[in-house]
Amino acid sequence: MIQLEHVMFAPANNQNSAPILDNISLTIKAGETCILSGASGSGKSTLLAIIGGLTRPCSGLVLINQAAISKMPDYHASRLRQQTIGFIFQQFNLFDELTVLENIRTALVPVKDTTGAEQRINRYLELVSLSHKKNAFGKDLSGGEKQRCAIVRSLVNSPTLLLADEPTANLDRANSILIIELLQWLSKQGVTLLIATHDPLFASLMPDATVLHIEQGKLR
Ligand SMILES: Nc1ncnc2c1ncn2[C@@H]1O[C@H](COP(=O)(O)OP(=O)(O)OP(=O)(O)O)[C@@H](O)[C@H]1O
Repeated sequence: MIQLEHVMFAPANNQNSAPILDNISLTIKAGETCILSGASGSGKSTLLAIIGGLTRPCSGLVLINQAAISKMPDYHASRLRQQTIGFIFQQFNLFDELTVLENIRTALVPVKDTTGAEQRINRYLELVSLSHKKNAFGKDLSGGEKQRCAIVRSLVNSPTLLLADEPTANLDRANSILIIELLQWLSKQGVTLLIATHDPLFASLMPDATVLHIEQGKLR
């Protein structure tokens, strides 16, 4: 499902500093769950952005289902993303002036066939205990509520690959467990999961996950 070959990334304005991602090669099989661990600043978010085609590597290749997302024109990369990939961003990327439902529905805007989307939204809102906040504005949500809203938005298009950046960073233990259980359920449905996290709960509750460790831009 995911294949990286010799991926390098350094910021465009400072090619002489140490690379942010240094010669990363990896394979993640369809249906596999991977936990990406590493200290703050080690390159986890950058790696997720490169796998999702949001950032282009300086060199190397990224394949999603054998399609070279790292080499595609933006239009094709965003089509592949819509059809295949769900993102949970560390900063949520919600709109303050939209309600929870409206924020979630933004993921449907570029999609032609939205059959079943409303049922999925309601189901996921219930699973993350957020149904009661459907009509609350983004700006009025707590950090944890924003996180859960962003998680539902990432799932409405039924992605087969979910890239999650610190999905429990703003949650208390009970809500973290709820999210991990949701991810476990997605995994059982065959969704491939790549989860960047510092949260030790993942390793203890997902003992079958593959753990990848990144240190200063290198996989160890
Ligand atoms: N476009 C960029 N230009 C310059 N530096 C960047 C760029 N993107 C990332 N960095 C730097 O690369 C390093 C890795 O950042 P990244 O956000 O990938 O780390 P992380 O492991 O996700 O950290 P955290 O756990 O704190 O979110 C950091 O030092 C960051 O400042």
